[in-house]
Amino acid sequence: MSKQSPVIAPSILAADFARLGEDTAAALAAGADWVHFDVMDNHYVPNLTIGPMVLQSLRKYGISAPIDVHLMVKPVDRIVPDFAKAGATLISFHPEASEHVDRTIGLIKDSGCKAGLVFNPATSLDCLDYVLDKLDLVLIMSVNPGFGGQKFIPMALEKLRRVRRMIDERDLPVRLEVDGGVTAENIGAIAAAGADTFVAGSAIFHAKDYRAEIAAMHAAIG
Ligand SMILES: O=C(CO)[C@H](O)[C@H](O)COP(=O)(O)O
Repeated sequence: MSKQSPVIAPSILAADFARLGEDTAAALAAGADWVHFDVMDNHYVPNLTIGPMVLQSLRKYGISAPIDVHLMVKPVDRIVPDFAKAGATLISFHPEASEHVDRTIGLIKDSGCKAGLVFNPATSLDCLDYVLDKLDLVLIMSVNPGFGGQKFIPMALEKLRRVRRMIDERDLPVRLEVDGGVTAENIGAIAAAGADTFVAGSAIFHAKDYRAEIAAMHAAIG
């Protein structure tokens, strides 16, 4: 399956948490497609963020767009049902944070969500060979996870190309997402490397004009 239509997913890690509903709605009204929801546990990564209660509050506030949950937590399995109940659309996790990757994918799908697998800059893609056909999304981290506002690591481009080839060779309807340091300036090269789903936190939420920033990203993707 060739590349799917581009999706821009603002990471609410960079939003104003004191007015999260309003800020999230503003990004969606400005042309964003999904909401990227970063969950950090101060164990798998050295930072602490938000959980299922906050996701549920966004749904109650009226956010109906897909919510793309990125679990940077260990262990993974026991928190999956809580995010599904709270209204997650897609749940992604890191293979090294799960005892049994295939079982966790099954758990996410049985809970009614789509499943994604996330690879850090220095994590091998080996396990992808065995589970790619069960996934809805592969997320390539272009920064080390834990903090927003970091610089894009260029070696992520080669990883994106490799995963794009795997998806295309198997003709699978799997999205290829990238996360970390994505801007209107580098998104064209990232799209050319094969990504179709783009997480951007600081570039969108720190921009004066969300709509202009998202439009510039779409223009650069082409
Ligand atoms: O998962 C993340 C960090 O672990 C963030 O989603 C990512 O860094 C996006 O933020 P920015 O666009 O500011 O780099």
